[in-house]
Amino acid sequence: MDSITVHGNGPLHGEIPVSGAKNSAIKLMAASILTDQPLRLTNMPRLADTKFLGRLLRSFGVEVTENGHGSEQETLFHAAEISSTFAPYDLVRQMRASFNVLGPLLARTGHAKVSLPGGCTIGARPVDLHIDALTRLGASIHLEEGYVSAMAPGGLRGAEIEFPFVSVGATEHTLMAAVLARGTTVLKRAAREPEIGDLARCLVMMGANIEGIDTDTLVIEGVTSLSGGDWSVIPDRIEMGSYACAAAMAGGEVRLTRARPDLITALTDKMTAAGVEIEPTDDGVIVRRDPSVRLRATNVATEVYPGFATDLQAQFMTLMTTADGVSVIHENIFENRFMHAPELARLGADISVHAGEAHVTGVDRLKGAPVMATDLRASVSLVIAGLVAEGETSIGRVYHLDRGFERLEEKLGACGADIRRVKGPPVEGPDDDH
Ligand SMILES: CC(=O)N[C@H]1[C@@H](OP(=O)(O)OP(=O)(O)OC[C@H]2O[C@@H](n3ccc(=O)[nH]c3=O)[C@H](O)[C@@H]2O)O[C@H](CO)[C@@H](O)[C@@H]1O
Ligand SMILES: C=C(OP(=O)(O)O)C(=O)O
Repeated sequence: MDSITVHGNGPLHGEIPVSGAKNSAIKLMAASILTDQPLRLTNMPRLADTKFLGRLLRSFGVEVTENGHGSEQETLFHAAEISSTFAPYDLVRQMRASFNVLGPLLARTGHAKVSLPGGCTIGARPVDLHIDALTRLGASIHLEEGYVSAMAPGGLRGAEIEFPFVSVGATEHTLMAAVLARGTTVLKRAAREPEIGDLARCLVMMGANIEGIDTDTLVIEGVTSLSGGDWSVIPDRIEMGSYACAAAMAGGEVRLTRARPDLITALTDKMTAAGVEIEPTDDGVIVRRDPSVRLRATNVATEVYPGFATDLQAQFMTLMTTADGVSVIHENIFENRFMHAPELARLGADISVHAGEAHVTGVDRLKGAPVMATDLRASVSLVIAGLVAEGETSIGRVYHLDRGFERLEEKLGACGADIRRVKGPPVEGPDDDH
């Protein structure tokens, strides 16, 4: 199991290219099941999550071919025939999004058996909304021994579905099933995250009929088949926001390229309020901060898009650990997403957590220590803290980090960070303690 070692060594200077979005890529990959034609995804991140989902797709008979390096990375998915519709526990437990193959398998073949999902243990994370929505589309669903068995021998049929609250996963999942359903589906209180817009636009490119993209009401007119095509994955707003926080924490000047800052104004507005300079450029932003001036404590509350993303909460909390004053951070999406707080405390941060609210009292400095990555975004928040902590910070269980950040050491190292990976025995991916 690898670990990452960081020595706090002052400001960052340089350029970081932002990769394609994990949370878009993994849903687009699942969409490749919907067609017997090849779907080529460009700007594909190479991550543990895309690797594991690729393995799952291969087990259904999908051909998966990776090509190119760096900004040229692409993957071709060809589901000419689906030879299996069974997604075993061992492949699904590794990452939550693999559950989202259920809808596409069902829409394409009329049946599927998929294990209940795993994913980061940041809350209970049930899938009742997914199951209710697929049932409304005409699927007959049974839960047995940790598996969801779904049948729709005569095909799915359109329905009007109003989600009781906003769910990114349930919106994407139902959308993928509805594009091949008979008739019209209306999804109300749909999530509007940019990765859902990316998925919907790709489906339209493949021949789907979807209106209301980027709004909270999606109207889908089912079609009998979809074609393939080429699609470029949108830039990863969470990766961009994480490096913006890294630059703001260490100080200096970092240019983030191939990015979409318009997708994370909720973060950049808060960073500006805290005293970070954010300058838009043609293809991203420059993040600038004078390290001799302390940031101002700033409050945030996580919300559905376009609010402050839960996936950036840990990184912003790290930024506040050395700010001047007390910041209050509300986590409104997940009930257990402050696991980074005790780890940051090991570096000297002063954080108290009460239910969904954390109070961060800024300290003068952090000091390096061994810490443990507890989930994907928590792990990058510890790397960010390590950039300024005196001495050595060693972060264990970085397989969490590898799920969502490609070449992190290389990208931060190119800006002057003293960061290196210490190789350990290989792990197959996020494990049972995930
Ligand atoms: C709204 C939101 O910000 N969603 C985040 C969520 O997406 P993800 O798709 O994982 O989660 P959802 O958006 O579905 O979950 C939102 C909330 O609804 C609950 N829920 C969800 C589905 C369901 O069937 N029943 C149910 O009760 C969840 O437990 C959670 O409290 O985690 C991802 C990974 O961190 C983030 O990228 C998404 O931004
Ligand atoms: C927690 C995440 O992923 P997952 O939903 O797969 O656990 C994430 O992307 O931050």
